[in-house]
Amino acid sequence: MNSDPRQDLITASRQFYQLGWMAGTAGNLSARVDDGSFWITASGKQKGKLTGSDFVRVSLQGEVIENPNLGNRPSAETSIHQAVYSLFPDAKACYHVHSVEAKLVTNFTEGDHLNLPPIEMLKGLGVWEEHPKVVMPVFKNHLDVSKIAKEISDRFQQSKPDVPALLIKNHGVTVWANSAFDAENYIELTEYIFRYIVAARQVGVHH
Ligand SMILES: CSCCC(=O)C(=O)COP(=O)(O)O
Ligand SMILES: [Zn+2]
Repeated sequence: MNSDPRQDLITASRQFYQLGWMAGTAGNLSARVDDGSFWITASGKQKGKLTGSDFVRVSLQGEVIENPNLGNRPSAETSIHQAVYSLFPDAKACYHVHSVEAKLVTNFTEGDHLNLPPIEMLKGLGVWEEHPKVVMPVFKNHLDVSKIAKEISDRFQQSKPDVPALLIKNHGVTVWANSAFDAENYIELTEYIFRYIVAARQVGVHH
């Protein structure tokens, strides 16, 4: 595991910002270090220009344990990262972005999940089936983010998701992975799938 993953987070954030998936201050990225704590983007930072002091290191319980800039507060959505790391102890990175498509597809849901199309890209998310019937969980967007985190914990304690990703209604996508490298990959794959879903609707393709 990387003992200081901030450079990976800076590089990914710049890339996602350039792609329009972390416009302005939107989104937050985190990655764990050896003692189980994690570096997370400080709240309200412009995601195209992060530096090493735009992060806060917090414990799994959410206490700030290292802060390079006293003006920093941890991301307002830190409780979601805490929930993910508690639910999936092998997860080493958790990335959350706000693309237009990630918001749009949450309006195409059935109940509390989005049906994913049976396309090849699912293999990149670990689904190796001939005719996959896979869903991505969708959660309500509460102003009180700790309520979103609690609903994630409650649902995933009951049953684990098909893919390492979740959506928040009209908000964005969150992925988790065993490395920062894989988390970046998962964001790219989920974004591709969301673009595909939107495009398929436009041309009348139904799976
Ligand atoms: C302008 S985005 C609104 C807040 C949000 O959803 C987000 O992802 C960024 O919040 P943070 O506190 O991590 O900057
Ligand atoms: Zn967000």
